[in-house]
Amino acid sequence: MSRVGILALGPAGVGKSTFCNSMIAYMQSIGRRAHIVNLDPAAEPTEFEFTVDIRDLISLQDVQEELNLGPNGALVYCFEFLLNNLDWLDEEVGQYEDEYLIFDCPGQIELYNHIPVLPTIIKHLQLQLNFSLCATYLLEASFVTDRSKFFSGTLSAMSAMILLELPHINILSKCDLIKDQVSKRELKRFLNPDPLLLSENPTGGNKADFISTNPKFQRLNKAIARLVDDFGMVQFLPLDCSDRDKTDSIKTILSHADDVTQWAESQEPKEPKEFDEEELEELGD
Ligand SMILES: Nc1nc2c(ncn2[C@@H]2O[C@H](COP(=O)(O)OP(=O)(O)OP(=O)(O)O)[C@@H](O)[C@H]2O)c(=O)[nH]1
Repeated sequence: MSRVGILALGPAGVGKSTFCNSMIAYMQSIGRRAHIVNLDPAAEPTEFEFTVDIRDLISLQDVQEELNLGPNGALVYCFEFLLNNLDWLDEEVGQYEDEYLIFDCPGQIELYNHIPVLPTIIKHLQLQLNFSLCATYLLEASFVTDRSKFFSGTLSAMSAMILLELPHINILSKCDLIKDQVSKRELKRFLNPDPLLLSENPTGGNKADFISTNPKFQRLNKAIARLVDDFGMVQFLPLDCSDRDKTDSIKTILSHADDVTQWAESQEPKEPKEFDEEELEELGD
């Protein structure tokens, strides 16, 4: 193994830092050397210390105070500053050979969807520092068991996938919050769904569901469902970080990350793995 990095991406509060901590705890328990690289200039302290921390270069609070900028403007400034000082990143992460680095990224998804900040950093890590990278994109399970939210979340994941051009693992976080049997059954369908479920008529007739909207939207939704299906990316892995002893979901995600980073290294395309049926069954119980 050379340098391997996993990026934790997704909207604010979805559980990225908790996921990074659970990954580190698990990796350490199996004897892998792994570290967290914090790329969020507004990060709060977490359980595991950051080995590399963008706040040693620049912090959101300093920028806001000194330049009198709002939080979003300050965040963009911080990343532009990082891009102008990539030698700092080289020095900080360059020394980690044969180790896993987990990059905890900010929750402002415009940084990877609209502004080419993360794509530039990723190219730098790959080309200058010889990193084999994969992206994990987290969406909260309780939000996406609703069809329209699932659609919207899948498209945001897809947008990150297209822009970052990395092997990509989609994750439904906080699965422990899905408690009742009906929601668990729904979740099962959304982990490895037939995209056409997005255009079927849901039982229960939720008024907020897109199916009850204008027929033009239904046609649009069906077209997008087909597009999503063609990309073959409508597959999510479940994640539960509520209890450190429950390592099954972390193990599965790490095994996928291992697969795809090796794929990235060898440049040989691999068929996407089918989701483990046993795990689906367990979730439904
Ligand atoms: N029940 C439950 N709560 C979780 C889980 N993962 C994270 N949380 C909680 O969700 C909240 C947000 O988690 P974070 O890890 O800070 O989320 P984040 O995506 O890093 O947040 P930002 O950095 O602000 O974008 C915290 O209160 C966590 O304790 C989980 O698997 N289950």
